[in-house]
Amino acid sequence: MSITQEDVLKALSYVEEPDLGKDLVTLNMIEDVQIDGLNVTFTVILTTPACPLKDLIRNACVRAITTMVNKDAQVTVNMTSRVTSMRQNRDILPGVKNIIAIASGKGGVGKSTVTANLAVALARTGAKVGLVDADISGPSMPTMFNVEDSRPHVYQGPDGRNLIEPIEQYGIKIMSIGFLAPAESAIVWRGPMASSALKQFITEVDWGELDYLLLDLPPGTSDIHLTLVQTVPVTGAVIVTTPQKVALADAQKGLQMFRQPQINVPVLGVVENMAWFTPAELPENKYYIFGEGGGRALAEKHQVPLLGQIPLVQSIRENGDEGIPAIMHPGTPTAELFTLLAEEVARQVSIRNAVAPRTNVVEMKS
Ligand SMILES: Nc1ncnc2c1ncn2[C@@H]1O[C@H](COP(=O)(O)OP(=O)(O)OP(=O)(O)O)[C@@H](O)[C@H]1O
Repeated sequence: MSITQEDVLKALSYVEEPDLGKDLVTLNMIEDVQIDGLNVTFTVILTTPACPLKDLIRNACVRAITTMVNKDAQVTVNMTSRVTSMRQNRDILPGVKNIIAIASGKGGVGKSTVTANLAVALARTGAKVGLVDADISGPSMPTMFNVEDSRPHVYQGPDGRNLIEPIEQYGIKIMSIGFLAPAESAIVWRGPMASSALKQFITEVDWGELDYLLLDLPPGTSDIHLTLVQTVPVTGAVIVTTPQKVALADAQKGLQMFRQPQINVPVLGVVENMAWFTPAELPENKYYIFGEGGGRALAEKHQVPLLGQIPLVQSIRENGDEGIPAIMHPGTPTAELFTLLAEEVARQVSIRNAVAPRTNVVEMKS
């Protein structure tokens, strides 16, 4: 009996996407089914570019067809990806699928370092990535991306509005408050001026099509954070902390801020930076100078994933100062850890998009 498209889709409706807890057909992940005798070919559209479950899903698909449709079927599974989005209102940032806020409670825990490396790591998986340096207390992206002297070009868009062209470096579209007020200038961004500058360079930038727009927030919990959630629909927040007690207490405040009922931004997880110290000459050695397991404990307490652990390594600091993020030195243990972190963040975004409600900007009620 000849194989039909219906047989194939029926069999694939028994294959579950393990992270998303639904089958591939319900999730619209199957496209382009072609049948030629016993040859069955189809495409699985993964929801993250570097899906760690790729092989597992492929094997499950082949098994489903050979056990439920025809044991002699020759199955070819093509795999591609399309990052999902749950954004509802596309009036602002219409081409941006997911907006991820990176926050920390305490300053200096490495939030910007983690954000810069995460951006490049996501782009290396094939995603289109933008980055907003909203850290008005000390914008560091121009240095970390070696674009300190760049100034964004402003031009008139088709509707007559001014549009800012982001600076592009290492495949990332970047806007930093540092491009407007260089680090050494006397301008101190505060209150309403900071908020309106922030709004402007998130919404008036020509971001084009992006899978992920990362927002590097200032440390702490301030009006800027409120402005942000009132301006853009944030898909989820990533909390960066170091393992010591004082940092964890502040990180917890940051995490709880996103969870307040009037803000209600899902927390994608926690990144533990400076999780241990590793000297360059003894890469196997781990010294837990800030304590051990603090990030995991915070994640467990608030029932969110621990997205990754990044050690304190001298080269991470050096690479940041040089303007070439550590992830750009392939084959190093550090680059590997940032790659795993990016995969985990992308995975949590796709889970969030499959299970959580749509994102709207927050309307604050006084
Ligand atoms: N894992 C790491 N290993 C070594 N140095 C690091 C690491 N993470 C961050 N650093 C260094 O620590 C310093 C502070 O990092 P960074 O500027 O990223 O922190 P931050 O949390 O963004 O600070 P801010 O308070 O300005 O928001 C930088 O010099 C950076 O290079």
